Order: sequence, then C-alpha cells, then structure tokens
Amino acid sequence: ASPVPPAAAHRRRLRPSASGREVVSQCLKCEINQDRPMGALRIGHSQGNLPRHGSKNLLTPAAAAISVEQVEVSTYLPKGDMWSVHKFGGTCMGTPQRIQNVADVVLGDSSERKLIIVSAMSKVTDMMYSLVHKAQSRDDSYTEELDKVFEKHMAAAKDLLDGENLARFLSELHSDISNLRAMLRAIYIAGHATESFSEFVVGHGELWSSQMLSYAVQKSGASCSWMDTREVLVVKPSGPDMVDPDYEESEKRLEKWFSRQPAEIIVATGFIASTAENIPTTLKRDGSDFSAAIIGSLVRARQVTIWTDVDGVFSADPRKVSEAVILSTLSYQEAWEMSYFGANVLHPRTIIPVMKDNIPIVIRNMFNLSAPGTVICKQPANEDADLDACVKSFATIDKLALVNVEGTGMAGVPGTSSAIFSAVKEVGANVIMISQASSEHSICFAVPEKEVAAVSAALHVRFREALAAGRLSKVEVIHDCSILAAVGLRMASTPGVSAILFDALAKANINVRAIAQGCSEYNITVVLKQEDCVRALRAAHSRFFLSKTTLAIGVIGPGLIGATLLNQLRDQVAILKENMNIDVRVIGITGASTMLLSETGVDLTRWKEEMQKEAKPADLANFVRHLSEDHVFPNKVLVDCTADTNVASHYYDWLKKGIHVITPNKKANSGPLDRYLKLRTLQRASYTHYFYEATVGAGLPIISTLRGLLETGDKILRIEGIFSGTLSYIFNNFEGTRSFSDVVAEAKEAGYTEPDPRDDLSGTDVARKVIILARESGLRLELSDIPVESLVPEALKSCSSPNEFMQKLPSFDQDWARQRHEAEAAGEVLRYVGAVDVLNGKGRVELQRYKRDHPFAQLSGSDNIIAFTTSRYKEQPLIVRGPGAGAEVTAGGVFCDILRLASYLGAPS
Ligand SMILES: NC(=O)c1ccc[n+]([C@@H]2O[C@H](COP(=O)([O-])OP(=O)(O)OC[C@H]3O[C@@H](n4cnc5c(N)ncnc54)[C@H](O)[C@@H]3O)[C@@H](O)[C@H]2O)c1
Ligand SMILES: N[C@@H](CCO)C(=O)O
Ligand code: NA
Repeated sequence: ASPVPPAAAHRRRLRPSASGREVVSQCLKCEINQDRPMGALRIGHSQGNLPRHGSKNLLTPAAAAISVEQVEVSTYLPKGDMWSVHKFGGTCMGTPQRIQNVADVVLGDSSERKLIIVSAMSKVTDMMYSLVHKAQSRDDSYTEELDKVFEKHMAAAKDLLDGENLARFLSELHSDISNLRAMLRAIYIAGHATESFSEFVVGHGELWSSQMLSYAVQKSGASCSWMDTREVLVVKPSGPDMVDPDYEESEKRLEKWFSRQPAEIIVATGFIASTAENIPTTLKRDGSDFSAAIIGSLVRARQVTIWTDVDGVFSADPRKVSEAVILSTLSYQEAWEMSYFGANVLHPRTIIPVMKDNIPIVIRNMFNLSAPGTVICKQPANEDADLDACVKSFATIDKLALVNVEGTGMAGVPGTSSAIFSAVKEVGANVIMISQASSEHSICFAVPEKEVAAVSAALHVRFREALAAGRLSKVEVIHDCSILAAVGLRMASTPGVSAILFDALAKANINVRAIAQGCSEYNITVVLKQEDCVRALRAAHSRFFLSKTTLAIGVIGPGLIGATLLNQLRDQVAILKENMNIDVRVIGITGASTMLLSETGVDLTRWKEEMQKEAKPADLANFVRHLSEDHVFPNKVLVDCTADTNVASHYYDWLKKGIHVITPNKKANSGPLDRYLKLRTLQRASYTHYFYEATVGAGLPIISTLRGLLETGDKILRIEGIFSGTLSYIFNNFEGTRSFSDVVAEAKEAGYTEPDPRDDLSGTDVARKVIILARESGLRLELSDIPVESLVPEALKSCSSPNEFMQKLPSFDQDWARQRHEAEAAGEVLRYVGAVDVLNGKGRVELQRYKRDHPFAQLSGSDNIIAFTTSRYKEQPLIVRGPGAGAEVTAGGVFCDILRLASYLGAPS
C-alpha cells in the first residue's frame, strides 16, 4: 500500500448531491470526486479523525452534514472533464440571429456542464469607449450615442426574446442606461474620467450580450444561469494595460457563486472583472479570450473553445500565401511564437492559464461549423515523423533595419554587447533579433526601420573612440529588411529542417542577410531584403506545405483540345486534391496571339473571361520563363495542345530545364529523326517526363499498350489498323446517302479533323502516327520513308486555306461515288489503313478494300482499330478499338498523361 500522505495536504469536502439522494466526496488534493449511493460510500484517502483510504463509511445527507465539522467546510463546485468552456467573440454575437445561432451551438454541446463566455455585440465596446471619450471632452453628442447603444440592444432583444424574459431584460437595460447616463453626466461635468469610471462604463456591452444569450438559452428550457464575472474574477494590475488574475481568490468566489446558482449552463460576461477591493475593471486587450482561459482553468475544463470567424490558425498569412492551410494542431509554444509574429492567434497571455493544466484550446469558425478548427494543446500527439511536418507556420515582419557592428576590437572583450545594447536601450528601440558569430568580430541585430536612425546615432556616440582608434571598423545600417520566421516545436528534435528551409530560399535565389535560432529551436529566423520577403515566404511555405504532387501547368494552344482539357480540369481538380493529394494549378495559358499568366493558378471556372480581360500579347519565351522561374511549385509541366512544329521544336530545351512535357501534338515525334532521337536520349537520361499518349488514337491506350509490350520483353512483329478518326468516320458514313464532301464537312464539324482537314485526307496524319509507333518500336524511319496514298486531289493541294479547300472539295464527289460503287458491287468497303511492318523495318499508308465481314469493315463513328501482332500475341492479335478522335476523348487522353505524371512523381494510387 502506498504511504499515507501528511494530513495537512489532504482535505475533503462532503456535501449532499444536487438530487439529495447521494453524498459527494472530493479530496481537494487528489481531486478524487465520488458520487455514490448513500450508505456505500468509499471515501478517498484522508487522515486523522477522518476515515483512512478505502475505508467504508455509511453516510446519509445528515451524516454528510455532520462530517462538515470534521473536514474543511466548503460549498461544492465540481471540477474537471465534465466542463466545457466556450467563448464567443463580438462577430459571433453581432445580430439577434447570430446570438440565436450561438445558443444553438451551446445547446448542441453534449457536455455535462458548460460555461459560456461572451464578448459584447460587435462594435459595442468601441461605442462605449467613444461615449467616455466624448463625455470627458465635453462633447454632448454622447447622449445621442448612448441612445443608439440603448436602441441597438432593445431592438436585438425584441427580435430574440419574448414574454417575461424580454420584459426583464428591457427593465434591466433601462436601469443600466439611466445609471450610465448619470455617470457620463458626471464625467462630462468633471471633464475627466478616472480609469475605474471608464472601465465600469465600457464593460456594459458584455453584461447585455451575455444576459441576452442566457435568456435565449433558457428559452429552450435548459437549466442556465447568468454570471456577472465581476463577482468572480479578481485581478490585480501588473503593468500598463495589463492585469494578473488572482486564481485563489477567484476560485473561492466562483465556488461561492456556484453554491448559490449551480446550473448546468452558465453564461458569463467576458472582458470584465474586479479588483480585490471589488472595483469593476477589465482584462484589457483580448480580454474575453483571457476570461475564458482563466475560467477554464478554475473549473479544470476539458476544453476551451474560442469561436471566431476564421476556420482556424493558418500556416502563413493567407493574403500573402494563397496556399496557406489551416493547421489542425499547434502546441502552446508554437501558438505563442506565432502570435509574436502577428499571426491572428491567441494573445500569449491567454494561453498561460490553460497551459498549466494542459487544457486544450480549440479555435473554431462560428460561420463554418463543418471546419474542425485548430487545437492548441500540449505536444500534439499522433503526428507522423515527417520532416516537412516539423515546421508549423511561417511569419514575416517588415519594415526592419539591420544594424551591424564590426571590428577586431570586439573579440574576447567582455562588455561589448552590453555596451551596444545599453546604447540601444537608451534610445528606447526594440531589438527584434540578434545574431553574433562565434568569432565575435561582428554582432548584428534588427530593429524597426523607424528606430534605426536613433540607434545608429547612439552607437556612433557610444563607440566614437573605438571607431577612431580602429578597434571597431564600422557601425553599418542595412535598410529595408524583413524577417522570415519558421515556427515549429519539433524542429528541435529533427535534423535537416533548416537545410530544407535554406535550400528552398536558395532555389528561389534569395540572399539571406542574417540568421538566428534560439536554443529552444521553436523558431528559425532569417533576415532578408524586404523586396524578397513575400517570394521567400511563398518559396519556404510551399516547400514545407505543398503536396509533392502539386503540378504547375502551362497550357499552350487553348483551341478545341486545349479548351476541352481546361474544362475537364475545372471539373476535376477539387476531387483530385481531395482524393489523391494531387494539386493541379494552371498558372498560364497561351494562344497564338495572347497569353494569361497567374502566380497561384488561373480560376478555371472563368479562364475564358480572364483570357480576354487580363491577357497580354503572347510570347512563348516569356510564357516558359514564367513557369521555369516560379519558385513556389515543385513540378512544372507544359502541355502543348497546338499542332505547331515550332512549339514542338522547344521540347528539348524545356525538358532540359526540368519542365515536363505532355502533348497530343504529333510534330515532335514524327519530325526529323535525329531530333527525335536526341529528345528521347535526353528524356531517358533525366527524371523529367515526356508523355504523348494522345498523339495516336487520341485517348485510346495505344502508346502505353505498346510500351507495356516492349518493356516486358515481347517482340512486336506488326502493327496495323485504322489510325485516323477522321478517315474512319468518313468511310464508315460514306454509304451512298450523302456526298463525300458532306461527310468530310461533318467530320470537321465533329472536331475529328486536324486544324487543316487536308492533313487527314492527305494521309499525312496517319503517316505521322505510323512513324510514331514505328519509332516507338525501335525503327529508325523518317516520315518520307513511308509511302502514303493521298486522298487530296492534286488540284486542291495548292489551296491557300482550309476553307478554300472545303469549298472546292464537292467538285470531286463524282469520283468518290464511283469508287464506292465499285467496291460495293464486289461486296467490299473502302478503308484507309496504316501499317508498321517491324520485321522488315517498313511502314505504309493506303486506301484498301475489305470484305464486309472483316473486322475493319465493322467499325462505326470515328473508331480507330489497332492490331498488335507480337511473339506473345501471334495467333490472335491484341486489338485496341474505340473512338480515336474528338475533343473529349483526346483531352481525356492528355489529362490521363497529366495524372500519369503525378503518379510518377509519387501520387497515391
Ligand atoms: N482533334 C482531335 O481529335 C485530336 C486527336 C488527337 C490529337 N490531336 C492534336 O491536338 C492538337 C490540337 O488540335 P485542335 O483540334 O485542338 O486544334 P485547334 O486548331 O483547335 O487548336 C490549336 C490551338 O493552338 C493555337 N496555336 C497555334 N500555334 C500556336 C503557338 N505557336 N502558340 C500558342 N498557341 C498556338 C491556335 O491558335 C489554336 O487555338 C493537334 O496537335 C492535333 O493533332 C487532335
Ligand atoms: N485528326 C486526327 C485526330 C487524332 O489524332 C484524326 O482524325 O484521327
Ligand atoms: Na492514345
């Protein structure tokens, strides 16, 4: 058995429970609470004339009353997990409807006991301060302003409450207002308000808002009482505009208060408190958060929830970093560090009361109840040991200057830094960071820009002799600096974090002027030029926070396929991010004449409008630079949706720059052989990817099938098929009902043809596909090595535009009708086919006739059919068949390549 602790340390409180049927015993030291049926109470440890640990006592309410003589007598305030504390800020209490929403949230919390702290309705505290200000400066418009305050609350109450509660509230409001009127009148006459007068006045906003809320909660029938925290919270001034809570006295008063009104829900005023002498005062800045934290600690609450109008604490200022994310957890220290850097987190002193009892604070959005918010607690548990997760947030401070004091006379001379900083102190400057190298030849520190002139002057005076004698070589000021700070508790125990940070800064070409890291390692601070600051912030933030499969995409050629792709992306990006952690950002779109550039990603729901509104003259070199010089996104991709040979000629350079290339454009792979080989050699030697599935059979898996066969060691013997969606469509539909030229126009209309339909009819497009597959299979062929039977009449080859060609085509309809007839008479159909004879190293493209029962004769629409005959697929070829042209399927094939890239880069499958 454990030794029994000294008597004095253990006190027990006994009292009949609320129902009167049980007796409750609590050991004040061990905080053991017991609610037990009468007659079988096992009391916690105690000593002296009290029962010892574990001994049985027969207790009745009467016995409990008797034992009051034996133990410390106290009214009973339960403490611990049954309590949940909520604080609602001014915006949450802004309108009657919002106050009702607050009441609903309170009632929706299933905790056994709830303590609700509220701020004044939004703007009211400012109005109250202005009343005091006006009265003491003898501006008698304070009376009208007081009327406005009255009307605002009366209107809100009438909206929210009814019956007796409304009447009660209004009568209290009336009496408060008339008291205030008298007090303000006194201030007006005196032309002066003492601090306690003005504190008394300004605290009324909380009195009214909390009363309204408490009545609104009561409306539902819940047991709820209202607490004026001036009766409970006792504070003492601890500095200008600062107070310290007196926990012991406050706890006593809270217990006393509770014994009188032990409701399950208590709605209390935030912000206000009183001194030990019972003079009303306030908790000053961020007072209501502080109230909630103090009360949370007094009742040892399970949790304190601070309700506000943001989803939680961001990883960086979202106005500067659009990729900033809401942090799910933060340690107390991290929250501290971040609030120092002006992040909109809790005031550090708010954290102190709850920290000692490890009570978590949760920041939640009243206007987005589905957001889980940010939990601020001890060391957040169950975080993976991911290096990147060590840094919780980034913050910056602008408008700083760096002061550098340098000279050999500093090394090994005690007192130099003391002399420097006492000079700084004399001019009242605030030192924001300090850094000194261990050689001691220089010491540098950052101060606000507006204070640096005075600091520099003071240092020159202080070190005049040392400077003259050369012991100090200079006191130098570097203007226009900023601080970038990385905050994270686990940086301390994780090697490599600073390496990642500095690597990100180096890649963004940012020069670091000074560095500081405290031994606590909660924070790494770097000083840089202010002009680099946002870029540095974004580069560092993205390095730690962006998914590794974030793709920054530049789309070239928003024509039929490009536009369709952009629309498919628009509909799918959110889903990809949610389900696969793939973050796709289109950061540029360029057509032939204009281009649109974006830092963070074009809004794909309105890319066309943006393209019209924001676009600049197109310039491919600048477009590519925009992508390659971005330092935020880890992966860059150019998607070429043109049919342009010139665009295709740049792939080599882009891949060399580390930009991945994805395209449905056949020009690169079917262009000059030496260029093609050079491109593929580069690609194979690098980790930059080049995908072009849509160049053959559009979205059909032709290239990937062929690769799969080759890479697993199969031998390709022959590839043959119908490779042109356009020509497939034309011959599938040229059945004697419409003229040849009409069917061609239909194919163009349906989006199957190349921008110039002659590329299809001439067989060139099919020849390109044959070449692409031949080269993929290892043949070294040029386009000119492929004999092609052109369907473009000799006379139309010289037409200057696709339109002219389409206009003249009907004059050849007769010829086509005759050919079709002849085939039909023989029980055959016309089909335009391409073939790669791998064994003999040859390819061909020609118009052929097939029997009606041949698989090639069975196609419909724009179907392609491709048959691979290989050593493994010898008896029966492997056949891929389906629509091989058209906007949706082609763009889908390009999209597929984008996702293939993401999975190569490590996206989950
Ligand atoms: N249509 C299909 O079914 C299909 C199937 C597979 C592959 N493809 C290929 O897709 C590509 C696009 O075809 P499309 O039908 O969308 O053509 P399109 O003419 O509708 O679109 C091409 C776009 O690229 C733009 N462009 C041309 N040169 C440019 C340059 N240098 N810089 C920037 N923009 C430029 C044009 O202005 C146009 O907007 C072609 O290479 C084609 O072979 C199309
Ligand atoms: N014009 C091409 C588009 C697909 O590359 C065709 O008809 O097949
Ligand atoms: Na394909």
